[in-house]
Amino acid sequence: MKRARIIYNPTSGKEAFRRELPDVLEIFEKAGYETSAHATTCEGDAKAAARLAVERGYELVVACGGDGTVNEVVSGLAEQPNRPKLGIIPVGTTNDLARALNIPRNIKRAAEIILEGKTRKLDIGKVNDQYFMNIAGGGKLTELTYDVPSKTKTMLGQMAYYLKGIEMLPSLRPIKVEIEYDGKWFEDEIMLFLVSNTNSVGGFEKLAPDALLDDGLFDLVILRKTNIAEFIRVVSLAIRGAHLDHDLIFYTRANRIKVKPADKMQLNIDGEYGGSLPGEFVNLHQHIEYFVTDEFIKKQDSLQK
Ligand SMILES: Nc1ncnc2c1ncn2[C@@H]1O[C@H](COP(=O)(O)OP(=O)(O)OP(=O)(O)O)[C@@H](O)[C@H]1O
Repeated sequence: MKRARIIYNPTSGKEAFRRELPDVLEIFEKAGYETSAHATTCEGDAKAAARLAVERGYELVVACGGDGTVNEVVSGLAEQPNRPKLGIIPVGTTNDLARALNIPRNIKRAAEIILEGKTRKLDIGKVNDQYFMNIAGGGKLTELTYDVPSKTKTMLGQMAYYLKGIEMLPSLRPIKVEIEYDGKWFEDEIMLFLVSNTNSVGGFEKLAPDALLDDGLFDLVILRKTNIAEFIRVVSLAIRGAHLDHDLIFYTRANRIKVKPADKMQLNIDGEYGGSLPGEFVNLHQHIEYFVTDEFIKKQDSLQK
């Protein structure tokens, strides 16, 4: 008999998952999976639970939570040689990966998508022994994502970032960096850099508009030193995805990116604080097999053409 392990964060989002757990268990049982669930108790628990699920030979692991929980589950699977397929039921405040995979927030629908069985092997990123699915970066403004409280994010969505961003503008300062990407060099004073795997980042869906999730490459977007007025102009272009040709933007694709700042620069990983740079970002090609929607498959196929 096939076995499924549901790893859920009972505190994610509006704490809705716990109520729906019996229905989700029933959906998986009916589909022929002997199904059990683990409620995470603290930070790091989802990672340990995922690792244990691999050791115990589950065929299917389902992560239920926001990006924080999915990140932990992916991190738990990533080091294992025989990785089970991963389903996602998005019940968090930010669900950037689910959004990138076109998985809806409806819990039962998300469970059905897993049972429809369409999967894709997708890239993940690794930097300084930490994994990310969506994006990593450095520079003052990337701190935005963890400075905006979850509640504000839920209520105001993208607007929350703008408001916080405006508040942070006066503290923006350029930092000199050396970046080595696939054997090539970049050296300049920059405001921020982003290493992107998906195109869905904290509500900005067009930062790296053509990012493919299975090509083994990151999209590297760098904003060079600038003043506040010009900065605001580039950000407003970025909202429309029209920033990549701008003179202040350096944009390329790479599999391996080493970043060495001349001054203190924080590392941001999937919207969370991830320690300090320097760091080496490595794209692990098609490392995790996710259940995805038809919509996602169509989107990826059309980008590939
Ligand atoms: N029982 C628990 N109590 C408190 N925190 C927990 C518990 N279980 C897991 N966590 C932590 O909660 C963090 C946030 O979880 P998750 O991303 O799923 O929720 P969220 O509502 O989407 O929050 P956000 O999007 O703001 O990060 C996880 O990174 C995990 O470390």
